[in-house]
Amino acid sequence: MKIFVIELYEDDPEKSTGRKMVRFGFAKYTEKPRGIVLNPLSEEVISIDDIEIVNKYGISVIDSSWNKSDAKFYARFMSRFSRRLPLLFAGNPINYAKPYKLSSLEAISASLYILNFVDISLKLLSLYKWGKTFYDLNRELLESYRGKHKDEIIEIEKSFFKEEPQQ
Ligand SMILES: C[S@@+](CC[C@H](N)C(=O)[O-])C[C@H]1O[C@@H](n2cnc3c(N)ncnc32)[C@H](O)[C@@H]1O
Repeated sequence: MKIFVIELYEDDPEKSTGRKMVRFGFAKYTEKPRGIVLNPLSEEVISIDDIEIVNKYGISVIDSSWNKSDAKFYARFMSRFSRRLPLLFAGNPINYAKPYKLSSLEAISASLYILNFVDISLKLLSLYKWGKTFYDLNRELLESYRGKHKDEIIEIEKSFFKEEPQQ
């Protein structure tokens, strides 16, 4: 599994989950984006349809600070290989329970889960105590997205937001 971290050196090095993935041998640094690039502003959602690209070229995360990552910043990384994650909630203490605002490690772990690489996804989460919190918060969603095509994932996401009918 080729996991790449585009490291922007913007956050406290002790707290960067991207750097930790590299330190523990799960990922390598890269200067240029490789394979599928996780970009929260992409219009396209990651799905099993991306498996061939990930197997061949890998997956990259942009390890920047959320405070400095605005639309202009993410536009620099936009390409036909950019993908967003479907609805998931952060389990890390900094953005706990916020939708879509995941740490680098959560973003990679969730992507691998969706692509059916469950073992490595869970191994990554085990690097942090809050990894279990992320999994517990998102277990059902992750399981529902796992191995699904893009249009199916969009439907699952939409159904989450549909209002319950009035009694
Ligand atoms: C903004 S950085 C913050 C990293 C944080 N400082 C850390 O140590 O983990 C998080 C990165 O994870 C990926 N990511 C997070 N949430 C995402 C989402 N909803 N869709 C796509 N990528 C996402 C993006 O590459 C994003 O730049």
